[in-house]
Amino acid sequence: MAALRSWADRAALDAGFAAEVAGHLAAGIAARGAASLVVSGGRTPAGFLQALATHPLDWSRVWVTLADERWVDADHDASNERLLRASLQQGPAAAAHVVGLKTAAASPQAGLAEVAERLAALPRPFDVVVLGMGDDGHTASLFPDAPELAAALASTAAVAALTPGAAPHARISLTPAALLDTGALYLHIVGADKQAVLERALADGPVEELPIRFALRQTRVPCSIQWAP
Ligand SMILES: O=C1O[C@H](COP(=O)(O)O)[C@@H](O)[C@H](O)[C@H]1O
Repeated sequence: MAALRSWADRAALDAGFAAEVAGHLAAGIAARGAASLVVSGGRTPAGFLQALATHPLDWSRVWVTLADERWVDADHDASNERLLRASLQQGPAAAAHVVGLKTAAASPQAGLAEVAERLAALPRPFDVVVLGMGDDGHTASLFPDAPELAAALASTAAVAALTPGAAPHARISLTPAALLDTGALYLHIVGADKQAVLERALADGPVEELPIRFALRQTRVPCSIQWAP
């Protein structure tokens, strides 16, 4: 169950999508006094997060975490938390509570219990989950070539540890069980290459081949795809 919204360009997507997400967060604050947002890392979301930070919310009531993390420290160039803090925690949005997924544990596997505990602090269901997608069809850190993929897809736990074959860094990822526990679900992608991957993902084939299919095929929460060239 997925609907596609095509924007004229990336700047229009970042601004329009941020306004829509800010609306969900404002509604969450109004309804239960707090709101929760799960965002993705990688190259795609920086402009969207910067646009979101300009919205005049009561950011002290907003909890933000990541769909996944590379097992690197929060000041590492590859850290998704680093991107999140640099892009979103600006101006009034500096008051947002960022819940990182990297711990001092030696591996994602060893960090699972602590991360699950951290995530328990966020209002659930989440108000908004924003997924990204890689050119191999992975989303969050659910990589097609990770040996732990099938178990992570089927898990009832909130987080899983994965070791992608080709992509760098061991990973920790929210599972579909957690990612779908949300009032609003988005897939944020840009460019012709990702459009082509999306078309493949919307066609028949196993979820394990293109893991983003778990989000496109489920019927628990509508998935809105935000795309720009
Ligand atoms: O490794 C990751 O990749 C995906 C896609 O990233 P992008 O650079 O192609 O936008 C991202 O959604 C995920 O959070 C990240 O850890």
